[in-house]
Amino acid sequence: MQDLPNLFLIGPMGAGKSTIGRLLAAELSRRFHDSDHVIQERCGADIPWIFDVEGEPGFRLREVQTIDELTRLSGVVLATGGGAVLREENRRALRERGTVVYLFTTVEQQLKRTARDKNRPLLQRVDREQVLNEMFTLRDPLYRATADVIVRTDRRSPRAVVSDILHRARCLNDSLDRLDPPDARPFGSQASDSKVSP
Ligand SMILES: Nc1ncnc2c1ncn2[C@@H]1O[C@H](COP(=O)(O)OP(=O)(O)O)[C@@H](O)[C@H]1O
Ligand SMILES: O=C(O)C1=C[C@@H](OP(=O)(O)O)[C@@H](O)[C@H](O)C1
Ligand SMILES: [Mg+2]
Repeated sequence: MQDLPNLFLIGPMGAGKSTIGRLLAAELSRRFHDSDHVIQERCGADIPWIFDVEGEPGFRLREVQTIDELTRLSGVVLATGGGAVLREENRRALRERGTVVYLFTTVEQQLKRTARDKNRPLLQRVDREQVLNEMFTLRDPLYRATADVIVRTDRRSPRAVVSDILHRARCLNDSLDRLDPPDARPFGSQASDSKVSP
């Protein structure tokens, strides 16, 4: 069977990975997966429960297994969780098996978009702004090292972000337009050292 290109979304909490991933998949007539949703379905429990009972290490182990499995599919749009890039095996799987889009946003926007959220255990604290700033310092270099393209999502509607991703991704590899041609190169088949900076 012909491999179809994959599109993987990375970035911090509230960047819009889950929202934009679903829209993007519909636009491309691709299947959509969200690693957090798959983890919850498999476990039969929500993310706060997993963090409570198994701690963050337990969640990260489930995340590695899930991302390994989902990145082996073809022709999918995958939204990852914000901490997926913390593990080298996730970064490698994402880089090697698809085109990776870093959805960038500011801490200010993250605070607004996650303000009333109860499903992100790492943000259930009073010093959320400090936590998000520390995460940015640690994770932004990892997102950049993993991504093929970086797309801003602050001050733009999800629809505008989807258009931008499609435009930028097509500049990297035009196989996105041809869903099942006999000679299609996997969308993310460029070497990892060809990842571009913003
Ligand atoms: N471009 C955007 N502009 C405004 N709000 C957005 C945008 N993208 C996502 N949101 C909102 O932000 C919240 C978090 O989005 P979500 O897709 O869950 O982010 P992530 O999966 O990256 O953590 C949701 O309420 C969503 O509707
Ligand atoms: O940044 C993180 O470490 C996390 C992000 C969450 O996903 P979203 O980025 O979709 O909110 C979820 O995986 C979990 O709460 C941990
Ligand atoms: Mg999400």
